[in-house]
Amino acid sequence: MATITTSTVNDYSHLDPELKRLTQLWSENASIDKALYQKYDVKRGLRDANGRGVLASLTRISEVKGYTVDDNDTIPCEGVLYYRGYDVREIVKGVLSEKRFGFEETVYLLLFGKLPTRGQLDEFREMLNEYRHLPKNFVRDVVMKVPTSDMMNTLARSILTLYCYDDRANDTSPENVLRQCLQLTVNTPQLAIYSYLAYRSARGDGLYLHRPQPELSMAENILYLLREDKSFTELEARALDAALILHADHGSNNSTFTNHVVSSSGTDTYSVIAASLCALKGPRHGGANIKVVQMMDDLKASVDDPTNESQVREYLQNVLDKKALDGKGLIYGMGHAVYSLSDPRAEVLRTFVQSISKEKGLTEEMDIYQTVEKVATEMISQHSGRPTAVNVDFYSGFLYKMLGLPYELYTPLFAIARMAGWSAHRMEGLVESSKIIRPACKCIEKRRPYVPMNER
Ligand SMILES: CC(=O)SCCNC(=O)CCNC(=O)[C@H](O)C(C)(C)COP(=O)(O)OP(=O)(O)OC[C@H]1O[C@@H](n2cnc3c(N)ncnc32)[C@H](O)[C@@H]1OP(=O)(O)O
Ligand SMILES: O=C([O-])CC(=O)C(=O)O
Repeated sequence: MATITTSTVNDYSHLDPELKRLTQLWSENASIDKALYQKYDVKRGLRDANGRGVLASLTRISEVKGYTVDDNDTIPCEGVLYYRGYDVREIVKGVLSEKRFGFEETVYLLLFGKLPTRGQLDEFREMLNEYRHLPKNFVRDVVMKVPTSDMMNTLARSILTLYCYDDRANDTSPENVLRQCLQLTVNTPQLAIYSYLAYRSARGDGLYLHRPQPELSMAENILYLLREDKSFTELEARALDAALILHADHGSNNSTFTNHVVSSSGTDTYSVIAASLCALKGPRHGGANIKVVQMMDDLKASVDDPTNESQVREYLQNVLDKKALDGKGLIYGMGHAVYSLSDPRAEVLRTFVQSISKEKGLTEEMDIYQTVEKVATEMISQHSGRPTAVNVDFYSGFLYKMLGLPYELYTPLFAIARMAGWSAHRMEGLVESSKIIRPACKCIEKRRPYVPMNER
């Protein structure tokens, strides 16, 4: 099987000096005086001066609450997330107490705005099962080709290619878009997991591909497809189901806003979803879940005692000073554009990892996470002058690690869940994005007369 190795990638190193020179030229003409942002009242990152998001749309799908506003002052509060008006913690609690799997119900709720009755849910699951099919030879011809360690890119490629197999790919009528969204939602687990198994096999591990089972929930099918012996425990499947519910939607987050921007141009569903995937993989968004686990491994490798608070503080200071980890100055899994005192999803995930870590004998690892949480919260809050808390990505990777899931699939798991939200927003955008999204930008370059070549 083809893998990317340096010998198959063209060598352009002879162009490096020229590339360096052009990069230097670019940097001489790239800077913008920071003071101008204030002068022109630019909403950087589409935020106002308080850091609050600019109001750019209305939605009925989900609400993210991280502060209240009093006389234009931002007052931090405990975070709450509502799907169609229902507190997500209540949804997780409800399905757990009724010993059901809740992700499919969440997809239904986000898309159609109502909690399904048992009959409606059964019919919906049957419909999803019918749609759970990839085109003939798609796995062989697309998914398994050129396997790489980045499943998000492979997933985006697969989804873009599915366009070619759809006779009504460009039809943006609600009924057709709904069909496309349901097909993509139910097939994303296979696309992601088969890509991972192809990558593993290219590294020398044996290849196996199981078929999803109609009687299993989305969470159970993910574990079934991934494990060579197809086995999983009830606790593992329920924890994964809860994680899928918690990741299903989140207001006007970066990848969902991308969804709206791309949708508003009138393009097809495959292009919209691929664009959202590309946004989600970024380390400041969904890609942070891999980064957290890498940060924890780096911490353990860098200090003598990772449970010792002062050693953890020293390491995290090095991260903030860009001297450790990836040199970006970010402590991953910390902070949020909306939440202040807490991210409700991280609260639920913390409870899960606490009990699973006890069961798996990993309480010391849990202690390290909690020490990092405590110290990083203090450090970032002090720096920003605002309360900061762990976000959804802080504990999700630890949960997946305890479930034995490979880190290459952490962000794809986020994407599998977020397909629900992207689908609901894609549908909502069909009516709401009748106006093409096109913010303004002020050009600060001076106007100049064109100079003929022989006069430069
Ligand atoms: C699913 C999700 O997308 S959840 C987010 C996942 N991403 C991460 O975990 C990556 C780490 N976190 C971050 O990069 C940020 O906190 C974000 C992108 C999530 C939010 O960014 P913002 O809304 O700009 O945060 P905010 O305005 O509160 O930041 C204020 C200051 O604190 C800093 N800060 C915020 N979070 C962090 C962090 N995790 N590490 C270091 N510094 C941070 C900011 O850089 C900023 O500093 P500055 O004023 O010197 O520029
Ligand atoms: O809302 C955000 O900015 C990011 C986030 O937590 C998510 O997409 O789940």
